[in-house]
Amino acid sequence: MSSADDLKRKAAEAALEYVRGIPILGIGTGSTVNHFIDLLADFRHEIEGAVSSSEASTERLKKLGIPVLDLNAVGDLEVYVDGADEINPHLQLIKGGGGALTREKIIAAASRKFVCIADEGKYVDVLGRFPLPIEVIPMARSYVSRQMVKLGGQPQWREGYVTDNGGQIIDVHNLEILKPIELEQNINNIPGVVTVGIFALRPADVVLLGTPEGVKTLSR
Ligand SMILES: O=C(CO)[C@H](O)[C@H](O)COP(=O)(O)O
Repeated sequence: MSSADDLKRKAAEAALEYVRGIPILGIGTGSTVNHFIDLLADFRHEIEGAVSSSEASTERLKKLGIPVLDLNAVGDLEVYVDGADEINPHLQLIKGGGGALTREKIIAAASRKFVCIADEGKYVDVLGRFPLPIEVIPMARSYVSRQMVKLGGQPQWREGYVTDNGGQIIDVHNLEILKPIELEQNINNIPGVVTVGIFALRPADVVLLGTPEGVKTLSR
């Protein structure tokens, strides 16, 4: 039987064909992306650099000798490779389990193709089983939490965790996200919210799902 980590690695391997020959890559965050970064090491001579979504990925890229570039200096990207916490049949996602959702959303928006890599356990019919992460400005944490209760969720402060942007994270449990685009817009409009971890306005373009039978490709 394959472990979730084996399936993550399979998905990461399958993503390599989407990035070969592309000099500047967008790189996400998480254990699946860590496999992808490690696999990139063999092709580092082909890569001019990467725009990274977190300090953790930046460190890993640099260790392998892949230069990390500032998004401001490179313009739009050809391709962004990142993981997800949940994926629905429209390739809309929940992200932010690793806390890097804000930079991830920026890079996804600035990329022509978003290739999402994940193990099959992330695939769901309806988003919301995974607690929805929201990055907030620290002084707004309680206010935003109260708004989440009004929306039917149960917010939980990720206590002690500080994002790379100096923000805090609220994880909202028990939301059944039937209208992801609407909910993404509504939550993003609450004062104090930096980013909500729903990626529906800009979903993935391709999902590579690691399964014991091989990698399944889903595309829009
Ligand atoms: O959104 C993320 C980080 O903010 C990750 O992509 C997500 O949490 C999936 O992580 P993993 O690959 O470790 O399962």
